[in-house]
Amino acid sequence: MQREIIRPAPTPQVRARNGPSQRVRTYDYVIVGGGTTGLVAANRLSEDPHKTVLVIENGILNNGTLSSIPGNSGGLNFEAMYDIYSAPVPNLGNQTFLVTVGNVVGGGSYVNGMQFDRGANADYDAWEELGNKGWGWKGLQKYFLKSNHFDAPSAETKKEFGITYDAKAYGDGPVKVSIPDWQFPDMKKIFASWKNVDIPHPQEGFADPVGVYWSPNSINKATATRTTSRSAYYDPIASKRSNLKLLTNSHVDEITFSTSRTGALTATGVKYTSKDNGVQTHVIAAKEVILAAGGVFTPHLLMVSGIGPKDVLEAAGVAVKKDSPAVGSNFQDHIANYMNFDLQGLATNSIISINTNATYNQTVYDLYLTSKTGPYSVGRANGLVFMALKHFESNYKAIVQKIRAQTAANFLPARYSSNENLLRGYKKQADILAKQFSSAKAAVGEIVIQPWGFSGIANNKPLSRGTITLNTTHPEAYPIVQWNTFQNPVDADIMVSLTKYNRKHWARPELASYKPAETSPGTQYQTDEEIIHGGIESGSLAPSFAHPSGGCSMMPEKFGGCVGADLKVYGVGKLSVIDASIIPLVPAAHLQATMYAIAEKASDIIKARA
Ligand SMILES: Cc1cc2nc3c(=O)[nH]c(=O)nc-3n(C[C@H](O)[C@H](O)[C@H](O)COP(=O)(O)OP(=O)(O)OC[C@H]3O[C@@H](n4cnc5c(N)ncnc54)[C@H](O)[C@@H]3O)c2cc1C
Repeated sequence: MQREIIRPAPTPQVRARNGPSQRVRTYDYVIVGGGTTGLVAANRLSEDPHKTVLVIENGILNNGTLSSIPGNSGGLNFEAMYDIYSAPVPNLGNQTFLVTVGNVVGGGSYVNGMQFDRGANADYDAWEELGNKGWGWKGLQKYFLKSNHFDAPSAETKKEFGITYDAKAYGDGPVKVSIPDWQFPDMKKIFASWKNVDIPHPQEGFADPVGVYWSPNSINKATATRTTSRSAYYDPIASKRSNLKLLTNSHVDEITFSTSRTGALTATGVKYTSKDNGVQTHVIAAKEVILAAGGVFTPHLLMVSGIGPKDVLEAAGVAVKKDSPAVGSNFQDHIANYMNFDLQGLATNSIISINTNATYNQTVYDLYLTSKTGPYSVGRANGLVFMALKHFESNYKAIVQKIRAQTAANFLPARYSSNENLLRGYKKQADILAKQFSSAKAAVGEIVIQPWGFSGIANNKPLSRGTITLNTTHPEAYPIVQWNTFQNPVDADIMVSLTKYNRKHWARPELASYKPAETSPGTQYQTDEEIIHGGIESGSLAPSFAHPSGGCSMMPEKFGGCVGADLKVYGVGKLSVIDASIIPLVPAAHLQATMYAIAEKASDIIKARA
């Protein structure tokens, strides 16, 4: 009989187990998810050639121009995203919404809108205040600097558009960001309409993020293409490090555990299924399993693996390995109102021309291909407004009082009433938010400045909290994402204030020549109730700004936390989380710059314990 030959192990740690036909591979680190944070950790942990790293990513290596060409970033790249929809949102007319998550190597960084900004120092200091030592602005700043690098626009563009910046606010890292040399002509007037508005005008938003400022996109100036976690952290090292392996088109089905005689739970590895051949494989993590599956799928993976709220797991028939009410709780996102104004007299070089004039569209596309300039070389916005509550709501004290007078549990998912840790943690968050709402040090509302009448605004500091739970009949299927938008009425109050403020802004004399006419939600909606109702009717209101976070929050257990400041899942050995689920209180910022910094810091923490 011919004996099966076992091929030489690719690394010293790959070894045969359970007989020659069922080899179980062992890596030092198994990273679940090759998205934004996963690829940062993959790079940093494989810097040591003696450590082996496996990344398992559900999506593929996609090389399409829909992502790489900046001008395409205005729409959604569906082929690189999950097709997951939320549960009906009660206060948004029971509508369901697309849950926007990247399903591709690079994750969110590959499909996002390329805004590159950060929260105020106070936003990160709040994380420290919530019990996470070292996660305040002071502890994070060096990781922002480690991850990014800024390229300025040309002197000519700077002068023509009145662009200000301070390159020193950025670092010398692999994530190349820039304000492109080419700008839509209307950006000049629309940005300038903020000149006389009584809010801060920092020279550089990455240094002082409250106010109105020019802001870069994740575009590599040298190539005029999108920067992703893949282009920044993976492609440059992929062929050079034999100790790093990326598996694509492979879904991690569950985390595997060992249980000691005393009942202590330790992650041993994961089981994943290749979508190429449907075969399930078990890999072992000698040092750690690191979850980087993002703000929606990390809580899901924990739950299908037996770690989550007991009632949720039992309802879905999943054996409970650890009752952890924190998993899928404290779920947050920014709430959006995608307002729109019809404008007259836009420049010939406008987004409207691209959308409506095929000949023009082809001409500027060819221009990009031949000389990397023109409308396709830029994203959709290089101007941001992040305002403190007092900047857009003169009666802000009444809102603060309303928060302070609330019985928190009345405006939260039912699980908070039966879990004093969750409630304690939430009250601490609400207290921090009330303080932020009283000061000018942290933003509450956002307006994205775009060179046309599409005017997205966001309530960046929601008090409502959502949940991620399991599909009870098919727990392995997509999780049930419930944002619970506006469960806390303060969130709707803030959205109404911001909507009115934005309307007033578009009525400013500086913009009069455009004759702005609101089409979404529409001027027929005037009272507070009508504004919310109109947002639902017109479809302008959305529960998400594509920033799902918090479902496995970093906080002490007594605050309903899921991981500690060391990023280890409570009560489980060798299991860490490094993605957007750990954010305990969502900052007023688009999240990618923060995620890069978190992942850099996480990598140092994980390296240090090795
Ligand atoms: C449409 C969109 C627009 C956005 N716009 C902006 C913007 O303009 N600016 C900004 O700063 N931020 C933006 N964001 C947010 C930002 O991109 C995300 O916050 C960030 O990418 C989150 O990083 P992450 O590592 O937590 O998760 P992700 O980057 O989502 O990575 C998670 C990865 O895990 C994989 N995965 C999940 N489950 C499994 C599994 N079971 N097995 C294997 N792999 C799995 C996923 O496929 C994914 O690649 C946007 C996001 C989206 C989706």
